[in-house]
Amino acid sequence: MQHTDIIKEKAAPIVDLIYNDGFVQGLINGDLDKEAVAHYLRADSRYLKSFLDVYAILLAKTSHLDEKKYLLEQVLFLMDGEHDAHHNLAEYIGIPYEEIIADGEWYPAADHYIKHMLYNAYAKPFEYAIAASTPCPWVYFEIATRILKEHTITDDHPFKVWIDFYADDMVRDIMNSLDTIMNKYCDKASEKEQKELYKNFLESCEHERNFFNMAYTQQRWLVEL
Ligand SMILES: Cc1ncc(CO)c(N)n1
Repeated sequence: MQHTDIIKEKAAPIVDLIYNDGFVQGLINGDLDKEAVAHYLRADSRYLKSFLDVYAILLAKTSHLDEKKYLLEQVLFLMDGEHDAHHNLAEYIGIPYEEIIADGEWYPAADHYIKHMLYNAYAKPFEYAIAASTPCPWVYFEIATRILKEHTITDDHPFKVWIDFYADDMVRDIMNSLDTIMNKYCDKASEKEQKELYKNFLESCEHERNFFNMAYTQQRWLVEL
């Protein structure tokens, strides 16, 4: 069994929790609170910009040209800010996207997730931030494909575009590239390092859950300046 298969098996219960939490259930039912969706967009537009920064840091940390090529492709993809998915949510709210995301900050759960990735990118070997960033496409692909498996999402469903975006083969390709990199490093890692890489992946899966719940509860810092 590949390391990424083992890790994903361990992470499956977390994905199950995410799927059954309020935000994803609201996506499925098409009845998410518009303020929760706006909160998600304010946080996620900033998260994607930081995710791009993580990949930009990693670009200089690897000497392998195939890894540089993958990271460069992802930086360009992330510059588009997952446009179609985000604008689908803005359409549901009925306010222009740029207006929704103009204000906002790294709300607590987003802050923790972003700093988990940035810390590993700055302070740890290349593969540590790869392990922390692999759940990003994987969790969304798992959630979106499971929604399509378990529900009929009709053309008039308010979140069809969002669901289709993350269920797309393009996301599967991103994951396959990340898995190849992850497995390469896990194969040559010591047992101690392997455990740390697994931990980074699993922590990011929990950060994904906390991120959705942060949006659903409109989590903010107690003191805002
Ligand atoms: C927090 C988060 N995780 C994953 C994705 C998918 O790219 C996203 N847009 N936002």
